[in-house]
Amino acid sequence: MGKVVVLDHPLIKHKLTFIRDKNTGAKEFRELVKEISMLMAYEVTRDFTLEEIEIETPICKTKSQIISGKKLGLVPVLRAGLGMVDGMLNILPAAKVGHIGLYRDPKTFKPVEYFCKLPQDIGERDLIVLDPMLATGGSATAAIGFLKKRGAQNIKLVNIIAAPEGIEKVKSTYPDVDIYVASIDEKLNEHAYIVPGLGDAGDRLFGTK
Ligand SMILES: O=P(O)(O)OC[C@H]1O[C@H](OP(=O)(O)OP(=O)(O)O)[C@H](O)[C@@H]1O
Ligand SMILES: O=c1cc[nH]c(=O)[nH]1
Ligand SMILES: [Mg+2]
Repeated sequence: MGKVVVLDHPLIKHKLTFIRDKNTGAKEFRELVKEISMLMAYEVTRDFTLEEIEIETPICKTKSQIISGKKLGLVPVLRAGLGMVDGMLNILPAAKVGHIGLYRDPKTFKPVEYFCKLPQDIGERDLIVLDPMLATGGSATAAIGFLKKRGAQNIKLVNIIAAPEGIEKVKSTYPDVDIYVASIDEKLNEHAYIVPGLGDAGDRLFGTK
């Protein structure tokens, strides 16, 4: 069974407050989403395995550890997921990046696909799906479904804010996927927006509202 990990570190909580605040402008919002993503990368990579190699310090030879050759893929869900890519790449610079374009139909709340470009060897990579918001879970399950159809086996989902409904949907549809979130909020409203949430993450990142 996949796990649900809530990253409640004080630094993350502090930065969350400011991305929730409606008076935070796009520049600061983007910087904070990037910083939160970097901090989340720390925990998302906790189960990475290490191997020992021999190196030489200026003083002597010694054994030391490095992360065993892991092929990684970051998969932002457009548009809002783009805001998390740079922060993750700062920590995981060798990862390849695939893009899945989805928008949520405002009436049905169902995800509509408009773009998909993934690394060719997607089936050999451990994948980290990025999207700041997990609301009904429609977009996340659609994105995970695309990846699985193309052979992906090891998928983690990273969201900054999640609604309980979205977590349940991902858990019940893909029980093997680990979910990492900075906050599980209270509920969805009648427009399927997360309460209290932060509004529309894509619009706030790109200034489209
Ligand atoms: O869990 P769900 O109910 O599917 O909602 C979450 C999705 O909604 C938002 O994207 P949106 O459709 O606003 O597209 P955008 O990123 O282009 O703004 C968000 O970034 C998720 O992808
Ligand atoms: O609260 C929400 C729900 C879906 N998408 C967002 O950007 N915010
Ligand atoms: Mg949006």
